[in-house]
Amino acid sequence: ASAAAADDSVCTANDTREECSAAPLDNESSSDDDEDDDEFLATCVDEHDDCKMWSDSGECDANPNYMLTHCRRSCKVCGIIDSNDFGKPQQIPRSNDFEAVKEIVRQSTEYMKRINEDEKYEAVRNKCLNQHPDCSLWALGSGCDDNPSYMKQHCAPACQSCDHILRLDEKCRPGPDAKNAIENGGLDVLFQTIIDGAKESGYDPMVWSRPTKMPDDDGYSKPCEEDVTNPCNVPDGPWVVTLENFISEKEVDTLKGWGSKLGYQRSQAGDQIIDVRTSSQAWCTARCYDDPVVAELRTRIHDLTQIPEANSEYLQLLQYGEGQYYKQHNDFIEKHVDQLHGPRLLTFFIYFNEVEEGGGTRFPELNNLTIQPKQGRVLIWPSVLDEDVNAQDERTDHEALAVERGEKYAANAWLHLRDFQTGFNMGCDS
Ligand SMILES: O=C(O)CCC(=O)C(=O)O
Ligand SMILES: [Fe+2]
Repeated sequence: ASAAAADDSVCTANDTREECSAAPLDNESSSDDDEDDDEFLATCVDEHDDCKMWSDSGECDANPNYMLTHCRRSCKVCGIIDSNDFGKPQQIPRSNDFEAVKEIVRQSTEYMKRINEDEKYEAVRNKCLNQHPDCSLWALGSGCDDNPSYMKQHCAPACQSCDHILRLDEKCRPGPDAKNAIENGGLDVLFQTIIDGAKESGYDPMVWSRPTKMPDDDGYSKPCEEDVTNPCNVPDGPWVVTLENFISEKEVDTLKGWGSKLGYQRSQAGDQIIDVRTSSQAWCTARCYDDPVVAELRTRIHDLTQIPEANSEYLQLLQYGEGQYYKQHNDFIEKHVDQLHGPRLLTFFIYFNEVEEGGGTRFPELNNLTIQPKQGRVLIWPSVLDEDVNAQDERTDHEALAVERGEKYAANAWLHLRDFQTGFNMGCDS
């Protein structure tokens, strides 16, 4: 260990993740610890020249699987890393807890061996994982019972709680009495209800695309000659409807205020930050959700659609700066079909402002129909088919075109086939 003392690419045996940076070695460590020290020192290095730069840009937290293994010094994880096949590599810090954490990892390994041999756990194998590098450390003492809702779900090997995940998985599937907002064949009626209600409330509905089997003699169809850039007839298209003046300036200000208070974060597509989506977002949960202004908006969406309020996801507040976009995608997520809340039936998309240039929502499969942002405008389209409300309607793929000049603020309300909130509150994935 003394040869490494002059090398500032290692940390001392007693460094915590925060402290470990070129600290001097502890020369007084007892000979009992020598073996562990060697193991420790050998692991506490950067294996790549860019480790420091990545660490400075937050990659230790964003990408722990790679970083905590290959950039341990920069991530200041100065302990032994235990890699295994039940989730993220586990950090064993060089602190008084060293032996105790090691013991938890050892017990988890034995436990997971039994779990992996038992068919009963087949459905939850991809969930019964340590989802954080500190699971084993946190599980010390009564950690799993102190914070059971997180620990038993996200640190199941360390807490030996795969049974908990199994029960949760069962509760997170719809039972025989699960109530659907609509049944197969009900989508056309739903849109008719929305359009009629919107007319009555003065939201000036406009139908940009509709199934040919539905009569277009109601006066809401976009006349062909009015806007040559958009199609007047998408042959047998899905429903695409806009409303005007659905939310007021005051509501826009309140929601934008919540967005900045909560902090817009770089959006993800699926669960990854990738270049298909470069905008930022904030979820309107908790105090934002309970804000009376937001509550009134929720009620208004419910009154118009007749879909229960609980079927809605929390509002997702969006912010696009110049050059930001969201490439072609569909809002339908296949794994939702088997979940308590079922698939997203429709997207209720609310624009907060007009954009100086660019920023439209385009439907490539519908002759490039493009709706421009405007304050208070709402764009509604289904993610599923009328004949099968559990199947994706691929025609409603869409993209948010890059904002060319100005900024774009908007919000997604995704309305599901069944109750969204019960599962969300139970900790079911969504
Ligand atoms: O910003 C838009 O126009 C559409 C955004 C979108 O498709 C989404 O957030 O899923
Ligand atoms: Fe979308």
